[in-house]
Formats: sequence, C-alpha cells, structure tokens
Amino acid sequence: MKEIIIATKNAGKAKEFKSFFSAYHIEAISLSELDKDIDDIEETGTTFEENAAIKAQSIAGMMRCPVLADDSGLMIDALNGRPGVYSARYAGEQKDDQANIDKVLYELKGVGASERTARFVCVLAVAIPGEPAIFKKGSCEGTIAFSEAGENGFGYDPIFIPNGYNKTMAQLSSAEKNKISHRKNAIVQLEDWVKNQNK
Ligand SMILES: O=c1[nH]c(=O)c2ncn([C@@H]3O[C@H](COP(=O)(O)OP(=O)(O)OP(=O)(O)O)[C@@H](O)[C@H]3O)c2[nH]1
Ligand SMILES: [Mg+2]
Repeated sequence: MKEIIIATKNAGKAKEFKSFFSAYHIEAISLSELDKDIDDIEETGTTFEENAAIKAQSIAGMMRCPVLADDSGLMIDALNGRPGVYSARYAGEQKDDQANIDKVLYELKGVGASERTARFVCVLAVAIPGEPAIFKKGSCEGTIAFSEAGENGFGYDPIFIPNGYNKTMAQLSSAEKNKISHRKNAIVQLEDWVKNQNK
C-alpha cells in the first residue's frame, strides 16, 4: 500500500486522516509512527496557512518526500475569532483539551444562544520537495454549547454543535463527523492530488 506522511503528533487528527486516506488505499502515517524521534515543530506563524506550511515543509525537508500537514482551530465570533490559530494551547503550553474547553465555556458565560456562533477551520498544506506548496482550506459552521456532551472526537468536539444538528460533534460517530468536518471539507479539495499518489 502507498504511504503518505502526515506532519502531526495529534492522535485525533491522525485517526481521521487514516480513515480519509484508506478510501484511496493509501496509508496515512503520523509523526508518532515514524522510526525517528521527531522534535516538536515550533508553530511560529500567525495564520493557519503559515503554520501548516512550517509543519509540512520542515518534515518534507527531513524525509525528502511529499508531506501533508494540518493546521486547524476553532474560531468563535463572540471572542473575536479566538482561540483560532492558538486553539491547541489556548489554556497553556500543556495542550490540555479539558482546560481549553473550560476556558472557552468560562469566557462565554452570559453569552446567549444566538451569539454563540463559531466555526472550525482546517488548512492543509502539501509540501513536495522542489515544488511550491499546495494549500486547501475547509470549514464547518456551528455554535458553542452551554456544556459539554459526548465522548468521540478530540479537542473542542464536546462543545461544538454543527449547524443542522442538535448534538455536539463528540456525540456524532467518527463516520458522521468525517462527512461534515472542516478537515473533510479541506481534504476533498485535494482529491486529485491524493488519487495521483496511488499511481
Ligand atoms: O474539537 C476539535 N475537533 C477538531 O476536529 C479539531 N481540529 C482542530 N481542533 C483544535 O485545534 C487544535 C489544532 O492545533 P494544531 O493544528 O496546531 O494541532 P496540534 O498542535 O493539536 O497537532 P499538530 O498537528 O500540530 O501536531 C487542536 O489541538 C484542537 O484544539 C479541533 N478541535
Ligand atoms: Mg500544533
């Protein structure tokens, strides 16, 4: 089976990429599965695009093969787009999903249902040694719940209610999430490139 390296150490993302790529008979390999120990890549950018490019290009340079990276996050209108690019570390360097959720719910105390609009955003960057990077962006619109619900997914999924649903992303099955997510909406735009990897 063909393989593609995904420049992520996030187990939740890796699981979703494995599922997307298996449909094309490609194995998505995350950084945690490589034989080498890869140091954490500093995400010094201020946009999803910059951070996705930093992650994809640094691993492509090291491995000398095409690499896909995902930089993603949750943008909440009532918080002026925060946590945004800082979603993983919103409550501190330890990247604690529960602490991040608690911080968002605290900051949205007193904010009414109609003001709790938000979206997940995902930017994918493909770095191919010697070629310009390819970028694709996907989003998923929704609202922030008043409390957590659900066990599936990762990150902020327990407090994000996608538009058209009355449950959180974490209450959807992974198959349901993978049909509507920001990641899915970005990856479908890479379909031609993905299919070419298998030739
Ligand atoms: O509920 C969620 N469902 C999702 O589908 C999702 N996608 C992203 N996020 C949040 O945004 C951060 C990304 O930050 P990020 O792109 O820097 O990734 P990361 O640092 O976790 O891993 P890496 O890929 O950089 O190794 C993540 O940690 C999460 O907090 C999500 N939350
Ligand atoms: Mg990161």
